Amino acid sequence: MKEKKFTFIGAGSMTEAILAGLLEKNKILRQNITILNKSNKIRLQKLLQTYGLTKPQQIGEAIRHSDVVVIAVKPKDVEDALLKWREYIHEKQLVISVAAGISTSYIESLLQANIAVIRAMPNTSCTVGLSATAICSGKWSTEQDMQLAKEIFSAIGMVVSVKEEMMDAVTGLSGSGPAYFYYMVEALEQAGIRAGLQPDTARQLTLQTILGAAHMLAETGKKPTELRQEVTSPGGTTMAGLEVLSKYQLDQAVIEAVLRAKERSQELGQYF
Ligand SMILES: NC(=O)C1=CN([C@@H]2O[C@H](COP(=O)(O)OP(=O)(O)OC[C@H]3O[C@@H](n4cnc5c(N)ncnc54)[C@H](OP(=O)(O)O)[C@@H]3O)[C@@H](O)[C@H]2O)C=CC1
Ligand SMILES: O=C(O)[C@@H]1CCC=N1
Repeated sequence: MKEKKFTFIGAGSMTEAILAGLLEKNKILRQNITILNKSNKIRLQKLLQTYGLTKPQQIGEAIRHSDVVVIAVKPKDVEDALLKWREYIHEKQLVISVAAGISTSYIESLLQANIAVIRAMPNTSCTVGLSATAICSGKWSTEQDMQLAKEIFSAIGMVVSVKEEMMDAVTGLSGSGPAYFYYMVEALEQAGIRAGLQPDTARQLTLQTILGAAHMLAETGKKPTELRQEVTSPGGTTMAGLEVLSKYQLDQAVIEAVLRAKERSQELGQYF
């Protein structure tokens, strides 16, 4: 994989997350990376500068010589981007799309040739090598292509293969998932401050609490319910806090949020 040439179409958050993760893990060579966007020169320059990359003289030729083309533009921009660059994309390449809601068949139809397409749904934790990524195969992608996609995403987190009809559910859960936890952390920090702590102290305690809870889940083999019960002394503080969360139906809110995000992923893809 290390010798493979990559083009990223799109220079936004997701390209940066994947790129930062792959470079940090030394899985990709700077001279083998091309990044392009639509119009934001300042953003592109910043990205190139931050990661020590150069802009090719001929973008089309750089795409043509890539082994992997990653599509990381907003779902509504996939068509424009592919219509502009498809003449440089060919059957010896693998196209990986991370666009929410956009089917492999739609991308295949835009490419107008039997090109291997894999749809992936990572999350921004790629940046630190901890993404939860799901991938699914398109019509023309082979087992070898899936292996390459697995290799790429397992370098920056864990990977599962799913059927394409599951990709919207994955998007609602783990694609959007980091934001749910950040939202919770924002609320916990505010709560700590309201309770009288210094902002820095509230942030440190919150961060270590979420980190510790994640490690407990990953390393003890215990179920979340059991771990929750271990914290909750009868008549104690946790019980008092959880009663408030239950009164506000936090569990229902979370379920509704994931289902709505899944539905939104379906909506984003419905015209394509
Ligand atoms: N952010 C996330 O957590 C995740 C995002 N995704 C998916 O990744 C994709 C990208 O998201 P994200 O990185 O957040 O989006 P951003 O808005 O951060 O970036 C989008 C990029 O696409 C570029 N772009 C737009 N139109 C074109 C075009 N016609 N040709 C080339 N480049 C173009 C933009 O360039 P310019 O600025 O010049 O317009 C910009 O660099 C989305 O489809 C999203 O669903 C998937 C998983 C997680
Ligand atoms: O919010 C979005 O649409 C993208 C897809 C998953 C995470 N971010």
